[in-house]
Amino acid sequence: MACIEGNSIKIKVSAPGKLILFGEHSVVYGRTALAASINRRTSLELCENVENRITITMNKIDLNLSLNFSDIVQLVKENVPLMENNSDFSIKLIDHDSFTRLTLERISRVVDVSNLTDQQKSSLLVFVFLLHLIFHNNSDLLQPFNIVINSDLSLGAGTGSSASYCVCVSAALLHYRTLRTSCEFDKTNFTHEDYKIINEYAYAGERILHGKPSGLDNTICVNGSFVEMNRIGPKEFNVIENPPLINLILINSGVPRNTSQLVQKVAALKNRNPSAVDNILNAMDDVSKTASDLLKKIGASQKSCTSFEEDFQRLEELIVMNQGLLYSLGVSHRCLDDICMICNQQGLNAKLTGAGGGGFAFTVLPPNFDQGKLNTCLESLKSHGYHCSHVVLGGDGVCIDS
Ligand SMILES: Nc1ncnc2c1ncn2[C@@H]1O[C@H](COP(=O)(O)OP(=O)(O)OP(=O)(O)O)[C@@H](O)[C@H]1O
Ligand SMILES: C[C@@](O)(CCO)CC(=O)[O-]
Repeated sequence: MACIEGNSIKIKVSAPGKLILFGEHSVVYGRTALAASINRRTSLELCENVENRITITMNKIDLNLSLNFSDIVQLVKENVPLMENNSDFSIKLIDHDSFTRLTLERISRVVDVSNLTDQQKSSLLVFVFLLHLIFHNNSDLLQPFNIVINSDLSLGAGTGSSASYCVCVSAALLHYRTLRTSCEFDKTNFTHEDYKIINEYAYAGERILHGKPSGLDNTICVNGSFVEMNRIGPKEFNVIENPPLINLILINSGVPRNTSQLVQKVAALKNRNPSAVDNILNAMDDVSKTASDLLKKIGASQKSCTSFEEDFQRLEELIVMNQGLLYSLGVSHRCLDDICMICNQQGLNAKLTGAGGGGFAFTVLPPNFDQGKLNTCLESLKSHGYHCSHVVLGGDGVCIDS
């Protein structure tokens, strides 16, 4: 529930990161993917102030800005370019590329961007872009405020820090606008209708950071739980009922990489070898669909306490196949291959997650897995410089914390 201190609105929202179990990259081309939220979150606190300024603190990227409030109100009132022949204002009709360019120009009028890193500039651009869109027709509702953004997620490593960031900003600004218009101060949760709107705005933010993303990352960060996505299916995504309890270890290769460059790398490979790459993508689709059926079965059998060891073995087989297919698309990395090999030496199976090229891999622990072998595997990964951590899959999506 939002709180009011004096006459000032204060809200806090948070959104989880995500882990793609199957189908990264192929999902960009309309194939099936399976992902889950993880128990690491980004949070955003917004608190109105009386100082006539908007202050922005993004701790993960060392960004601290204090902007003149009237400059921002002026900026938000400026035109938003729409696609041809449309006069209605709606997020679906915005000419995204022109609006991104214009927003960048407008930002440089109110902030000295020459001192900012590219990363700070991109995150600020997303924030101002979303603020502009959300308050464009309601600029009189804006009041000076401070925002502070924190995150438990590693940036640029495959666990959806960018989507989690875009979801938080969209959710906080949309919720703030609602409070300024309808004073729903007793609202404690977002509705499914809110989820849909937050997702649309978050996707627009992700487009700035990622070019042409599939929308899987923001969808999972909004909805939480386990999500199966197939963009060309009748329904874009399904939240999986009876999600399985999976013991999963995240392994950080420590190799930095850039999601949009890796997506472009696959696009270039596909351009040069359309038929071969299509066959790889189709195989990935098959693997994801089979994995999705298996995960639903594992979830159900866990509940009824029947044996699921065999299903687990099949799941591991699919992990190995998916990693092989990603390797053939050129998005693995020497360190990711090394991680898979170290896990395999102890009877575990691993694959990269997210865009690849570095970042995280994961391995799942089969039921009753030998503790000694696990310890040996973790020691070996550590001695090669790979950091391991346990994550819980499938928690809450975006929510109002206070
Ligand atoms: N907490 C945050 N505060 C501000 N900006 C953030 C935050 N988290 C992410 N970002 C923005 O998102 C960018 C990271 O996006 P990128 O796609 O490279 O990584 P990722 O989302 O962690 O990986 P993947 O898309 O493979 O899951 C950062 O460079 C930054 O611009
Ligand atoms: C590589 C990719 O499939 C996942 C990035 O987390 C890109 C996307 O879905 O937009």
